[in-house]
Amino acid sequence: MNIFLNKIIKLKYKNKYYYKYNIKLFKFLNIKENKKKNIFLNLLLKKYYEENTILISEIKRSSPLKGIFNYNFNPIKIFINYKKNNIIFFSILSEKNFFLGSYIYLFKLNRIFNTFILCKDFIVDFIQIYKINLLKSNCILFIISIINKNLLLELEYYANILGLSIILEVNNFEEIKKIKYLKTSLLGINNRNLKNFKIDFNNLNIINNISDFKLIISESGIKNKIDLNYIKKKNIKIFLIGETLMKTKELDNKINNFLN
Ligand SMILES: O=P(O)(O)OC[C@@H](O)[C@@H](O)c1c[nH]c2ccccc12
Repeated sequence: MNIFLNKIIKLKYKNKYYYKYNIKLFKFLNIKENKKKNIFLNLLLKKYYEENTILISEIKRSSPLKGIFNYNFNPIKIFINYKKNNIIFFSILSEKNFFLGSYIYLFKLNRIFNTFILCKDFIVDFIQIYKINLLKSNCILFIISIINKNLLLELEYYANILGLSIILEVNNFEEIKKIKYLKTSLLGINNRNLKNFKIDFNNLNIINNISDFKLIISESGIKNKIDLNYIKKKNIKIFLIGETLMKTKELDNKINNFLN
């Protein structure tokens, strides 16, 4: 395992005070079932049948491998620019130690707009889900490689009660086996191997091993239309793109080019 993943997992699990007390905490916080269930997934499903290409555009300040993408980072501005280009689905990298993200962006954005945001953190604890829900994000992501089977079932259960949509992120066949018992139908295939950071679009071939219905998102490393078309040949229409959109000087053209 590479140093980055090792470090981040250690840190996350170290901060995982509450897990043992989840059930008590749950009662204590008096959490009610959320009536507006799964709005991120529901809209994504609707768009899936209407559109040829769907972008989930990421707001990402930095990455452990590439460093800072944007020194004048202004998440609200980026968000507005995405929105101007008819983007409906957003992802915000909130992890603070390695990606220099923050939950504050979420808070700010959700206060101003009522929108569809995936809050991307390295989730290993219910308390993170609870917090994301309070900040009114409507989607979370579970990185399957860092969560064990039992914990996954538990976290899925809590997220469902809160009405949050979930993306299960996998990178290889072993991880596909691990999600067999989960009911979540959104599956993100990360083209980037988080252990060695290599991008491989042929990773998507692991979807041939999935028997039940899953809505598939191709994540990471997508730079241009050639990449997008290559992935589309595998019958995929939903793309999660960060770095390329963060770095471009011509956002309108770039998005237009991806969508048309
Ligand atoms: O910036 P990119 O290569 O377009 O990738 C976006 C997104 O897929 C990536 O940020 C991501 C996907 N899954 C993750 C898990 C943790 C951290 C980051 C990620």
